[in-house]
Amino acid sequence: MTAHTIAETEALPDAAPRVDSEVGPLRTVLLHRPGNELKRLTPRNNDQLLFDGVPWVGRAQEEHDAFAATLTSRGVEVLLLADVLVQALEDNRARIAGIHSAVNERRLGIDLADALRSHLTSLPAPQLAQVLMTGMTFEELPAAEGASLVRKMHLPIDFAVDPLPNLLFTRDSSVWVGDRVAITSLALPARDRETTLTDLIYAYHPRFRRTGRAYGAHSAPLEGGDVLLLAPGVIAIGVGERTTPAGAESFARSALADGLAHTVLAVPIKQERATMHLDTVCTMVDRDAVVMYPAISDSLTAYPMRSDGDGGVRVDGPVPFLEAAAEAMGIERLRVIDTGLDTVTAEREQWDDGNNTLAVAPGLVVAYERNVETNARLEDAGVEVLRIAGSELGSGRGGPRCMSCPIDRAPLV
Ligand SMILES: NC(=O)NCCC[C@H](N)C(=O)O
Repeated sequence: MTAHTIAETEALPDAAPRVDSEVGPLRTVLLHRPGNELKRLTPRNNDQLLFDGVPWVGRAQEEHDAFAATLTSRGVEVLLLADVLVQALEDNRARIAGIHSAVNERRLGIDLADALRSHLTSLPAPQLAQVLMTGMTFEELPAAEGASLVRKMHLPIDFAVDPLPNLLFTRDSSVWVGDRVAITSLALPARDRETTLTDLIYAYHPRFRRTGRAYGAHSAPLEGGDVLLLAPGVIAIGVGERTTPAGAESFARSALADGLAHTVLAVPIKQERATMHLDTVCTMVDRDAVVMYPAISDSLTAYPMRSDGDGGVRVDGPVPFLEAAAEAMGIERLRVIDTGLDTVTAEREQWDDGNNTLAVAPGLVVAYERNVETNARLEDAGVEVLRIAGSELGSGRGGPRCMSCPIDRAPLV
């Protein structure tokens, strides 16, 4: 399903998009409909490619189409990454950047790298975009004259260009703060090349030409799933398996210097797969409310960072997260929706992304239907839940928030 045609997306409005909160009415979001890159997953490579199984691709696409339709039905404009990538690749500078990122001379050797480069250069934008997302095996490389040791010694199904199955999780490879976009720095090799695509999209797609950058070319690991915009000017950053202390500090330094935030809270989370990002344990569901994994709600801490008034950053704490967040947000209390679940149910639903909700507006969230207990408690607390199926989508370990990068939200009033 293509949510918008090329002509439609190119003719989109001029008003600068911006995102100042987690819950302001969602106007535009970037999703990635899972494609052929998921067909590259096998039991041999799924761990390395960060999936917990081998998804049924057709069903994953149906589930994703339903997710997109749920958002569209609420008036949200859905941009699909494959569409905007093709449009960006109409610019020759984007093509050069994309090809450069895909051709790995260390793996291919000089001759094969040259051959691949010239093959990719000859491809029209849609086919080039396919290779950039889906990768390429040695048997798919264009036929070549003469012998190549590299070609002969690799298995036909080895990857000459790695696939990017985690493109599905658009949350992680870019994040908007105010009217700027930050290209993140993904921690693990399986996801490293994703940001070369978001980088070229925001640099060369006509729609984003006037968008300024936050964070810049920093290399310390920072992933979008760790970044929560608690309120205008208040950012929480999870520090754990993916985002490092250096990534959080570097992001805070640039957000404070650029006036994008007055307070950045670095929040330690366990370095485990189940809690790979802050948004796997905590997401905002209303202006003043979060849904949070009960096992951590009393113990979560934060290191508040603020400008020291002299061009530097002052770091305080650690202090209890909920108190630090409320103080920075200027509210009396940050409500935690009490899911009241027993330990085992809570652990199961956390694993299945029960806490990973996407707010469409204050008090209105998209959530996986399978997390029956968490969703019921959210509704008891007055949060409307739009349920989506995710049995196949969830095999990559990400929920509605992970699968969405908000580009424009209306301000909170
Ligand atoms: N924000 C998120 O929690 N994103 C989910 C990313 C899942 C992906 N398979 C990963 O391991 O990076």
